[in-house]
Amino acid sequence: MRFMKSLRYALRGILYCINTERNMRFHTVAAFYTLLFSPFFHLGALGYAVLFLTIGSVMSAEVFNTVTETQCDLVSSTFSGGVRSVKDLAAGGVLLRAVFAAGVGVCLFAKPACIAAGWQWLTDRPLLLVLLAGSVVAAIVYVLLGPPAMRDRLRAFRCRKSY
Ligand SMILES: Nc1ncnc2c1ncn2[C@@H]1O[C@H](COP(=O)(O)OP(=O)(O)OP(=O)(O)O)[C@@H](O)[C@H]1O
Repeated sequence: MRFMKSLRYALRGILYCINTERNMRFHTVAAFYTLLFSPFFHLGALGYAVLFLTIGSVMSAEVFNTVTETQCDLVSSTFSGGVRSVKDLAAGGVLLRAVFAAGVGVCLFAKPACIAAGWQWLTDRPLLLVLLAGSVVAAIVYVLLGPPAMRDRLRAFRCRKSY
């Protein structure tokens, strides 16, 4: 029971980060598509281990960046040189991980033969290709607006339709 409670609090924290931080939403989408297409690249156990570590390290860095920003905003709502340094440092930490994650991505996925095979597999299945295009549009809306704004707009749209 205690464990379930702790798990709920932790999930609430991750959800808060997704709802409030556009960068976190971008990381979730990037991780989703990376894992979705990973079978085309025959990564093997070690490749997947590196991939999971990389995704986890970028996302947890974003969570800790949000922790830092929230703490700073609680401590000082006005301009402060100290707050600026602390926030810039936390953002720099995320940037470093994201840049090196891109390097890991190049090492794991820069395989022209696998990319060509994956593209061929998709173009042989036009319905899947259309679904993929639709999911990309939905993902862009999700990254830009976030779940709460999407929910509010959907509700407003439904209300308008019922009049
Ligand atoms: N109270 C403050 N005093 C001084 N500078 C600040 C303050 N708040 C924010 N800044 C500056 O603005 C930048 C952006 O801070 P903000 O809290 O808006 O984060 P954000 O836009 O959500 O950033 P991120 O994209 O890293 O999540 C900080 O890195 C810092 O340079």
